[in-house]
Amino acid sequence: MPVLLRRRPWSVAAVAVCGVGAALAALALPAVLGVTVDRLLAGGPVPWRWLALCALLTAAEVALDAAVVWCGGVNSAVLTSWLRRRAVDRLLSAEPHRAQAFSRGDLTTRLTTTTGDAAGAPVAAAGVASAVLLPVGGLVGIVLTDHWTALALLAGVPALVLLLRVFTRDTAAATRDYQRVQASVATRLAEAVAGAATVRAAGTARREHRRITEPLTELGAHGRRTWRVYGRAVGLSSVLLPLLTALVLAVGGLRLAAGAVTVGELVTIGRYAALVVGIGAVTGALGGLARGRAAGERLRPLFALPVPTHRDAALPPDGPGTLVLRDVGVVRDGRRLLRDVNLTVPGGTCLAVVGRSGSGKSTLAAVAGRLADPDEGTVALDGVPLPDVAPHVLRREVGYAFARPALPGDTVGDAIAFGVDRPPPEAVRAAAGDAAADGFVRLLPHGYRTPVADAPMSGGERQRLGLARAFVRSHRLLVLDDATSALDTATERRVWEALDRMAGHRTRLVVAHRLSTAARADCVAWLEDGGLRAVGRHEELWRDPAYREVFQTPPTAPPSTAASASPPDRADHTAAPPPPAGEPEGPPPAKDREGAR
Ligand SMILES: Nc1ncnc2c1ncn2[C@@H]1O[C@H](COP(=O)(O)OP(=O)(O)OP(=O)(O)O)[C@@H](O)[C@H]1O
Repeated sequence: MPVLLRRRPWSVAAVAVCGVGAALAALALPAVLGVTVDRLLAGGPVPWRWLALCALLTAAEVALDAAVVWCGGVNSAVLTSWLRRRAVDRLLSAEPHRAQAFSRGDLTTRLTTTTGDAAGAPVAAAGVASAVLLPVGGLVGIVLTDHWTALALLAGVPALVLLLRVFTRDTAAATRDYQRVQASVATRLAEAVAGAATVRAAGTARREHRRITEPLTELGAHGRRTWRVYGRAVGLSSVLLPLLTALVLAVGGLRLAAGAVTVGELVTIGRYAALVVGIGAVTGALGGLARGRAAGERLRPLFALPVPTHRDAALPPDGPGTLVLRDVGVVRDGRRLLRDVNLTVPGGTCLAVVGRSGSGKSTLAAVAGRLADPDEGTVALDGVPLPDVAPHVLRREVGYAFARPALPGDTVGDAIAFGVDRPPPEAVRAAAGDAAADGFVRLLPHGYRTPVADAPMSGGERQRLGLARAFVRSHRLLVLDDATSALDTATERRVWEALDRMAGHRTRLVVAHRLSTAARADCVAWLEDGGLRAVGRHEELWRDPAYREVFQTPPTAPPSTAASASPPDRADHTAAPPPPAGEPEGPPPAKDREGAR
């Protein structure tokens, strides 16, 4: 909350000042009203000045209350929007794997209702001052008017304070639990929508429906608990408050009969008593504050996401795109995903990263272009450590394509152009051509101007758009993380032809499970359990049955020939330069069922 208060101090101060002003007007009114009544009862000329003062105070209270509502509403809306923008910035600036720790549904709840509740906290806090001023001022007013009636009122104050304390504590707990369960419903719903095809294929729609709605019982319990807290407060106050008012008026009436107070003073006492016992404003403000604090707690993990720091170095202008990983290690949740990776990819060459599922290929691809930082070791591009490179330079010089690309932007053309700068339309079309996407995009109703939402696409077509986006800029390093997995063999070959045309001037790091990819690359990095088992040309590695098993091809040689497999070592593995023209040595292409050259 201090951050929010610092964000719009004047606006929050205006709410507090207007609130206090309205409370002061409300506190002055009973005294002025009392004098006016006494003057009217005394006969004589009509006390116009006092009547005018009553009208003025009433108008001031109404106007200032309206200002509180308007100013408070604007303040909360602006702070909500600021909080949401900041939370989204934080999420998108953090390493993707950290942001992915939050489920979509949970994030949706945190970024919508939770931010709204948190943003309301400063206004609620500003409102507490004026809400408390009314009963305290009312009590002081009664003390100043008549001590005995004040003593009668004071007898009930401890009960009022206890009521407020219990209300604040219970509201905070109930709100926190309600928000937590609400997020879990949203999470389950988002999962089911994302996996609708799986749910349908598995015939588990009914079970899924039960799973999504299961927390509703608990949600309902917390909702009822919140209403019980409010109900108890209202119930107790509706008994306590009239009793207290009646007590004060009874004592005041006795004091009037004894001639100790005037009729006007009794009116004043009655109005002040109403202010003292009218704790609705206090409970409302405290409730808002409690909700805001609970929401602030839920937002804390989002704002605690670490954001990688950058320096502002450039890359050498004519650098070939040499990628060097030194002693790279990655540990997540206490698990070692990469260890002692030493690898040099010469500029302009193509490195295939292969290995069994879960061996760490995507993790290696992520650290290669600084989507994630390694926990140990360094990664450098053309001699410059990646954390030193300015973010816009890094994103211009390193391109990525993924297995399941997101397609942001209004149109298909926008989705391809998406990036740090806007490439010209002819570059977009050329990149789409290289990614074998131009053909199907042209067949869309409005070609490249077709809205993405109006262009139903297969997994392979989406992948081709993702590849086009990676091809559209002249990155010196291109990382394809399983980005051709959904392409048919012929289409994949066309994409590879484009990748081959980049040889010598763009470095390519290609994560793949296909034999054809390994066979086409200049060099292969074979990962096993997060470590480099071997680095070499596919033809050399092929002699190792364990390597062949990575592609689930049965061994074709007796186990004794496996001696050529490199043991895990700490040596620097340098990817071999591109092979000379002609047929590579090694396994016969016939073994490659997927069309290796
Ligand atoms: N954020 C994370 N926290 C903990 N473990 C993780 C995290 N991300 C990935 N892993 C684990 O790290 C291992 C390597 O993951 P990675 O995605 O790099 O493998 P991969 O070789 O690309 O697998 P695949 O071929 O199936 O895509 C996996 O076992 C995965 O479960």
